[in-house]
Amino acid sequence: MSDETQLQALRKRIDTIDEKILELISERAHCAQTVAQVKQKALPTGQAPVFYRPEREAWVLKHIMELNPGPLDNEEMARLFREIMSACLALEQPLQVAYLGPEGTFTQAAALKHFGHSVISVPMAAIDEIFREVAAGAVQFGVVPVENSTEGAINHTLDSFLEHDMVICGEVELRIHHHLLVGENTQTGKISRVYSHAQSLAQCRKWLDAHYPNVERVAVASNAEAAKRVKGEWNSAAIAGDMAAELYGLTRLAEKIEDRPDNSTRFLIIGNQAVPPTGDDKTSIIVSMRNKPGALHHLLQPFHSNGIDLTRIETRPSRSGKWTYVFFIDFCGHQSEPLIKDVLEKITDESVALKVLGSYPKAVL
Ligand SMILES: O=C(O)C(=O)C[C@]1(C(=O)O)C=C[C@@H](O)C=C1
Repeated sequence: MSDETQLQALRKRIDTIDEKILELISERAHCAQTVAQVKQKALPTGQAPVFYRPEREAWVLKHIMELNPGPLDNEEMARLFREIMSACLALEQPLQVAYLGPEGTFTQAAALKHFGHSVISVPMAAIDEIFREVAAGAVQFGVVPVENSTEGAINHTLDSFLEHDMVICGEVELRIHHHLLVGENTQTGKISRVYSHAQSLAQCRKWLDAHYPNVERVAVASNAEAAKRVKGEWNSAAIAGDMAAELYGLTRLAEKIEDRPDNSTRFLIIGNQAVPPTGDDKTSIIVSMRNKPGALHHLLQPFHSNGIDLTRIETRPSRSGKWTYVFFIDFCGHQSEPLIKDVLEKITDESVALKVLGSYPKAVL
């Protein structure tokens, strides 16, 4: 058989497979529409149905990864199903998700990674605005950055949790790659200014010291904003990611310039909806302690003695008194599990105040 005949035969096979996939995706979408009707029917009048089910989505993605026979790797396969589910959910209810804008930020990339591309993503100018929009019910969910593997906690986000009553219903981790971007009018030999978000400038500090030691570093509200500014200037560059580069049509003068190759940011999904357990969950709490010797030890002791895995602990000034602090703690387990309930009771006895921010499935992708 000639190469051309073989190619034609293979393409015919692919066409037949695509037709089957199309039929099955449509069947799945019909199923999701019926699920929506059942959810609506099952409720007493006046109560709004809950269409988005993070615990179910986490299960579906894990199940697919377990069954995946290859040759596509698990992440790739899960991403495809992520998009199918996103489209099915949009048929049930189009979701609005607020993120730290403008368009092209890593927070938008995180929102799309978590919810898929069928959600309506709504840019906000500040982290606090995301909290307010979700609290007001203007959008169903918000996505906020909470920690970066190179630079640590995002304090604006932590402080916003002190001011708003919000439920954390998910987490998503994003590998952050920064590029040095220039516009078509930039004279690359004459760059005298680099724009980026303060966190991104910090994540590329060593690279800038080595390659552009005398260039002014200007912190702006986001790296998408940095990309936007560079478009109209001839002597400046921006540090930003792929989405911003594509959105503003910039060229990558240098790629992956972050100081640490494993540079990642963790984002939280905030909403008003408590999430049932999946068996592989995390819980986030805020605790304020009496200012006495051994307070932190007393706080951590119940986790240690019950073998609970702490994944993060962060301290912030409480804002309610000088030199008083609150602890943000993330740990493995769901607040509905007896062991976790027990630990939370013990901590309540030791603390001035304890607020459970939410239990949610561990990031799958
Ligand atoms: O299982 C459900 O509750 C559905 O609504 C279906 C479905 C899906 O497409 O699989 C869609 C949206 C939910 O967030 C979870 C899953």
